[in-house]
Amino acid sequence: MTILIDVGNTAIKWQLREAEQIVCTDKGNTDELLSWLNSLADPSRHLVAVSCVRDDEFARALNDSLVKAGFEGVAFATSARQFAGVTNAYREPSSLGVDRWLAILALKSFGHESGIVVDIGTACTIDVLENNRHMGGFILPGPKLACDALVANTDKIRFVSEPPAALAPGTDTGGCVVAGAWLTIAGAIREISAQYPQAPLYITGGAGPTLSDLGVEGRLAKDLVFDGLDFWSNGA
Ligand SMILES: Nc1ncnc2c1ncn2[C@@H]1O[C@H](COP(=O)(O)OP(=O)(O)OP(=O)(O)O)[C@@H](O)[C@H]1O
Ligand SMILES: CC(C)(CO)[C@@H](O)C(=O)NCCC(=O)O
Ligand SMILES: [K+]
Repeated sequence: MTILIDVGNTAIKWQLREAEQIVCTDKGNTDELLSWLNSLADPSRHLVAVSCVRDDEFARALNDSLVKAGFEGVAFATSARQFAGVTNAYREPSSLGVDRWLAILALKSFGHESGIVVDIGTACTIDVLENNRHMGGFILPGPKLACDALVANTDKIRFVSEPPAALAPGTDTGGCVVAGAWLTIAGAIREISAQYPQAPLYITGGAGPTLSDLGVEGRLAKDLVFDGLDFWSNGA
């Protein structure tokens, strides 16, 4: 069986797959991941593939914990110049966030040679694949981060409870900030998809369902990073 681990900036997600079937999936912090890993019998028979966007120190510590827990085949995915016929737009391919690279590879694994990936979590990334070429992408603050940045850098942008996600004009401070954050993202997606009208657009990440509820059109994918990681770990 394959253990897939997606270390994001806020949460860690993990999944156990057997022959493409998801056996279990969960999210939490490092301790919760480690206690789940330690609950698995016979660790050496599992392959482990990791997508990690945190720093090298975190990755090293996670690798050490995995080895200590008895896992043998541990592989950390990296962004490469090319994989499975898909080329990376970055001049320095390894500096493209590995979660972005894996989400693009997920499209390839679904049989697409072109497409747009929106991954909305702590940050919101939008990446374009055209004829097996990653054309590059966009990094925006995620909705919560955008709101937090406004509060942190002003005196009077303050609200007690965060209003629900919306795209309509706000009528109080909180409503304006929240609508501004979501409209920035929804508008960017609309603008980019208008430039690539033929490309299927996928939405993934923790805030993906909210974006979809707001009427942003796209195929909602539960976790493209896992699909890409599974594809990557099978060597394409
Ligand atoms: N239902 C939701 N509606 C709005 N925002 C959400 C929702 N669920 C999660 N989020 C936001 O998404 C972020 C979490 O996203 P995700 O679950 O993809 O994890 P993450 O680790 O932050 O992702 P990343 O891989 O981008 O670091 C948090 O900032 C949270 O505020
Ligand atoms: C942009 C994030 C934070 C999104 O999770 C991640 O992909 C990352 O840390 N990327 C490195 C910078 C880059 O992609 O150019
Ligand atoms: K992610």
